[in-house]
Amino acid sequence: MAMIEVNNIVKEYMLIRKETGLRGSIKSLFAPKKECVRGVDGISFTIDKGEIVGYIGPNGAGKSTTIKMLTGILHPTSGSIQICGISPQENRKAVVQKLGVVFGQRTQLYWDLRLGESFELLRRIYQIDERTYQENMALLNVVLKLSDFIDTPVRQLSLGQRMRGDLAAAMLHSPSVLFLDEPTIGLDADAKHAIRQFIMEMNRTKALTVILTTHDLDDVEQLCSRLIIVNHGKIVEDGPKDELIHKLTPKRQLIVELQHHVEDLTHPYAELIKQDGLKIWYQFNKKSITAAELISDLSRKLPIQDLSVREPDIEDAIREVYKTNTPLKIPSLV
Ligand SMILES: Nc1ncnc2c1ncn2[C@@H]1O[C@H](COP(=O)(O)OP(=O)(O)OP(=O)(O)O)[C@@H](O)[C@H]1O
Repeated sequence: MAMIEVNNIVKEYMLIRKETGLRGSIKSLFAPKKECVRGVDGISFTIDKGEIVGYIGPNGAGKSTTIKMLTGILHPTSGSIQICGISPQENRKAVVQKLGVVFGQRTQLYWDLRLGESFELLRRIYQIDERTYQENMALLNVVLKLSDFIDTPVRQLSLGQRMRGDLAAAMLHSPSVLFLDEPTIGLDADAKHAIRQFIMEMNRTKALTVILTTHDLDDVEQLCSRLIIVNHGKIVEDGPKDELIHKLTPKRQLIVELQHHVEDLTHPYAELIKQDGLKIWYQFNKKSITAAELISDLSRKLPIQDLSVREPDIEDAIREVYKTNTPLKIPSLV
């Protein structure tokens, strides 16, 4: 069942380009030169119930603009969006009931209230009935261990505690879809682990649909089964994470440590990419030769002391995407 349907959305921002110098400033004042920038440039996707999708891309790719349109904060210049069959542009109030949103850099809690009082206030804002509220609080308390700091004023919470509070706040009204924008930014390893465990638990027990934007590739690795990669306002890849890694980075590395120096280190199917003393890095395409064949060939000609094979990871795949996707648009002057 499709929870989110996005059809060819575009968001154009109008910028005023200031000219340099006093003359330029005066000219800009009377005849401003406007520039149209496409933050999002024709994006379409469908996300089913229970999916955890990583929406990733470099700075300025259009991630926040997309999320703001999905949550109804921004209106697309063109295109359409449906969340649980409702358009955030036509009926924001109804959509907000279906959504939980967490921004790692901002909080929706109230600085001057205790954490528990913040939740009470949100209960009233979202008009959550007493039974649902109590049930959700009980579950969230167990998973996020809120009772340790439920009576602490929000401004005195550590970042990790505040993030746990924010996640609980986003889940109080039982949303079907959760948007997470950099949910683990600035957190230590334990706090990151707790947040990721929580997301997985909510996804498993409530079939929660999650869209995650993050620059933390460990978040992506541990949480997401599907990736949508954007660059310059367009989708450049969309598919299962493992398939994408496989497709984008068919190359593996073989790292070999020799017992002593040897002149000829070449192999017809392996590229020597780095050497540090007796340690050598080969790169090879798994379609051309298997690791077993390469190891067997090299051990016949080289005095190998130790070796390891390094599989490409998500970071390699994403680096590959960013490398091959040069800017696509030239801003138009209006
Ligand atoms: N309010 C705005 N006015 C003008 N241009 C904007 C505005 N917000 C975003 N943009 C432009 O739209 C493009 C997409 O920005 P967006 O913030 O969506 O990227 P992002 O992928 O979220 O980046 P980051 O990872 O840095 O948060 C950028 O070129 C940005 O400069």
